[in-house]
Amino acid sequence: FFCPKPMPHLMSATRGFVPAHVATAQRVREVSRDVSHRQGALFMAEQFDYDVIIVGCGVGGHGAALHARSEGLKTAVFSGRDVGGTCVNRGCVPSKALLAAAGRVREMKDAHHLKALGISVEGDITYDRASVAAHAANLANKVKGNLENSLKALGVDVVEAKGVLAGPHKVMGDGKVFTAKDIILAPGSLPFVPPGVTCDEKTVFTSDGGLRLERVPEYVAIIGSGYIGLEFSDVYTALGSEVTFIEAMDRIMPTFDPEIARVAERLLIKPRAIDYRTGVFASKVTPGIPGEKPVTIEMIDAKTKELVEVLEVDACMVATGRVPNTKELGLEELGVETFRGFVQVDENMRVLTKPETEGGEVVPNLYCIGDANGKLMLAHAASAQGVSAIENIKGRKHAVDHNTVPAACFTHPEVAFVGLSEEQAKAKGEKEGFKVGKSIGHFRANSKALAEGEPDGIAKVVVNKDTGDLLGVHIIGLHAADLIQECANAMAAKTPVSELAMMVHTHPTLCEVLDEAFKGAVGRTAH
Ligand SMILES: Cc1cc2nc3c(=O)[nH]c(=O)nc-3n(C[C@H](O)[C@H](O)[C@H](O)COP(=O)(O)OP(=O)(O)OC[C@H]3O[C@@H](n4cnc5c(N)ncnc54)[C@H](O)[C@@H]3O)c2cc1C
Ligand SMILES: NC(=O)c1ccc[n+]([C@@H]2O[C@H](COP(=O)([O-])OP(=O)(O)OC[C@H]3O[C@@H](n4cnc5c(N)ncnc54)[C@H](O)[C@@H]3O)[C@@H](O)[C@H]2O)c1
Repeated sequence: FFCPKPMPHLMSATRGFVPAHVATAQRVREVSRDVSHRQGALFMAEQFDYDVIIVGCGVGGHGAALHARSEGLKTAVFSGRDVGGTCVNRGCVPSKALLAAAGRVREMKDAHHLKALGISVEGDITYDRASVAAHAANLANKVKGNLENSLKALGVDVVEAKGVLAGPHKVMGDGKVFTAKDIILAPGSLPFVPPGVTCDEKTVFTSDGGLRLERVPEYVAIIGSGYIGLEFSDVYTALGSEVTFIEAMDRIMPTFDPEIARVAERLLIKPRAIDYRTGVFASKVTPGIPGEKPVTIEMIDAKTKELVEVLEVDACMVATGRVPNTKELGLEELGVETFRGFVQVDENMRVLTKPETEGGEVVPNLYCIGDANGKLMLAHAASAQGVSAIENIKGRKHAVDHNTVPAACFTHPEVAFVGLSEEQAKAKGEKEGFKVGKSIGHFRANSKALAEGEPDGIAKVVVNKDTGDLLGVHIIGLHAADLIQECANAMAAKTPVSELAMMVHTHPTLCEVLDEAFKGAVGRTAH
């Protein structure tokens, strides 16, 4: 995330400190805007302590704060003493640090792969668990520090307290009431622990406990085969654990495109010390005592609810999704009802009194971004929504197109996608009367992948055959998370596949896997 160097500041009579380059850009934009609207906004802003108050300083709140300052808005953030939130402290950042270390261990232990490249490693490959854990913790602290510095450098006031809504335009914290013309809620989410599961965060833990890597259990059960479960299975098996997945749905990786999930099973599950149960709930999980008493997991059939198996393991990770952290926000003060805890918003991130389908109405000057609104629980979506909320506050109507936001799972190899799965596209095609086509590019036919000795994987492009529009792209293979960006940009820019097939891709790169898929989608063959 962006961490600017301290910059010279300009003083603005009504809005506090504004960085020089930002002030210039702002003047240009303001001249082109409706003057009467601007004068109205200035008049309003002067009545409040701030133009905007943001409650929660995860990546969503931080993204909103940075954009607010670049727009010259006087901004305060309530951080609850947790700058960086889930992503930086308990999510994306430490998990990717563990994945990076574990990935190296896996690679260096793979004598067969190394030999193919002409490399041999003498002796055992070892790692120091505490040092791997420290790498993750140190990285999280460093990124958190970067975020804190960026807020300071841009002149955002950080209130360390938790913020609670105290009425329209009012947030209470530290026993004081702060006022702002607009308020953005960004309180994020917490791990979901299903009923019957007891977490001691030592032998039975969520990702919060797992990321501390206090031990590497010999045998670990992971409940849920979504993003968190998969990424942790990658870490644990690389570090020597055996894993059993317990998945409620009737197939492993149910949230991924089925064809990609099948390839993933071949690449990420079968060759590793992993087995799984599907169609079962973990109905009762009882913590153990390391080295003395195992963790017990009772599983019931997802349909009949009959007990089917009791598993004894050294540790159990609960990776069954996340719930919004919205209980103590004071939403009732503004007459806001949540849906399963999620704050309902319209496409402009404006808070609704209840779901739109039940006649929810916009609450003036109140926005909610990130995991707490449940639109898309990803870090970059949270921060994009923060930017979007500020655009709307500035009077420039904006909506994030969530259909073109990419997602990635950082296993080895990675899985990434954007847009609709093939199944979803077909269902849409049937409903709306268009034909769906697909085309696949292969890593095994790619020079760069072969040079790396990593020829496994595919990129699948799903298109509307009638219009040539890209409906979705799904990739499993080396650096899939980077490769997906080209496709997300193409979808956002509405570039038809006929044009993508004519674009020139660097040789030799992994991008040529996409080139092959784009060309295939219009009936051509790649070189
Ligand atoms: C293990 C794991 C790995 C992940 N990996 C990825 C990944 O690789 N890529 C990706 O895109 N996403 C990933 N995610 C998801 C990502 O972390 C979230 O989507 C993202 O953090 C959401 O950002 P947010 O700002 O909405 O909420 P959060 O990051 O949860 O931040 C909300 C903040 O608000 C604070 N807060 C709550 N209430 C108040 C209050 N009343 N006053 C003040 N502060 C308050 C919270 O303490 C927190 O600091 C991962 C999540 C987990 C758990
Ligand atoms: N790389 C990334 O972008 C990344 C990484 C980690 C987390 N995240 C975000 O964090 C969120 C949470 O991740 P997650 O993996 O916990 O959730 P998820 O929704 O991705 O997967 C949860 C899985 O658990 C299963 N499940 C739920 N209850 C169950 C039960 N009682 N017994 C057995 N199985 C059960 C579900 O069927 C599902 O497959 C995700 O929404 C994701 O957006 C993203």
